[in-house]
Amino acid sequence: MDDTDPVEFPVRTTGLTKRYGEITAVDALDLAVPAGQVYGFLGPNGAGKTTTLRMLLGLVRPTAGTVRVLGRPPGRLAGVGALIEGPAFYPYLSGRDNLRVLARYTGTGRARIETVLEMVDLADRGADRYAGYSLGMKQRLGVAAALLKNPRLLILDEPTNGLDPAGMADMRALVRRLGAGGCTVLLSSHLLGEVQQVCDRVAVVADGRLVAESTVADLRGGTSLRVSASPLGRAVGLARTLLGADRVRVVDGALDLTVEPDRAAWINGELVAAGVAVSGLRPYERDLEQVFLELTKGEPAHVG
Ligand SMILES: Nc1ncnc2c1ncn2[C@@H]1O[C@H](COP(=O)(O)OP(=O)(O)OP(=O)(O)O)[C@@H](O)[C@H]1O
Repeated sequence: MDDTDPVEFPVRTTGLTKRYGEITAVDALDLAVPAGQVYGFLGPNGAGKTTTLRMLLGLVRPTAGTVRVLGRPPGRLAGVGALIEGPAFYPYLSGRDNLRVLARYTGTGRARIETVLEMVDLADRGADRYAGYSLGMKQRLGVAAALLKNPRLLILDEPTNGLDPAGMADMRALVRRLGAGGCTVLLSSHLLGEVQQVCDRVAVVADGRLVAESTVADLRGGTSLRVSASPLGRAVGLARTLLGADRVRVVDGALDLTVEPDRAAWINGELVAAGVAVSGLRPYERDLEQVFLELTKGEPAHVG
């Protein structure tokens, strides 16, 4: 695949860097967001997510590096919708009238307003005042506004921030629907559980740097085998010979082997034949939160 092709990769950054005095908020970031996916941009608070998204939208000027959004330099926003920081609406106007005000600026027809209200599940509350909306409804109206121009790329900065569990679930469902409809969605979050539930791929950032980029399943690293064996030293040596050193770790006094679970009987047979007593052997799924903690070096992770 050609990752410079704007059709296949609507967002592409190379060496993207932003410094604020001594602080390097974003550090030589290379991103390629594939078309038609819900792409998670995951990292702890202060990792540089908002700064990156603001650079994509032309709101912050990079110190170094390049940005291409739909093949163009940032700031040319045709085809791009965004919800970054809280949406600004008139409190005493209805949701629908707020969208009408915005539609006037963008030359969007009335029919589209009804379509986006439907899309964000606010059609039956469109006549109500914005001030009376729940936080979740306000956020969804923000997404509706971002969808007015029927964008090919939607950029959402922490769309579930501050929402209660029901509001979060509604927003996740909305993002999934948008992804299923073919829109490319780039979504930032510090909530691992959220990204895990809605995203196809994920980029993990810490201290402004990209520390991982993969599918959620690959990030987890598949399953491994946990083997309780004695004497442990001999078991480790044999396992290394059989599998290679990089597939063998010792965790909590047990062997942690990176192998498919269906090799369990073979491993067991080899260990026993070599005089190692095996007292336990079970498949073990790596905890994504643990992976996130390792990648971001101990920053607290939240499973939302
Ligand atoms: N305008 C600014 N001036 C100075 N420093 C800034 C500015 N904007 C961001 N920073 C710093 O850059 C770093 C990255 O901030 P950024 O807001 O991009 O992170 P984030 O991952 O979006 O975190 P959060 O989820 O808390 O918003 C932080 O150390 C922040 O203090």
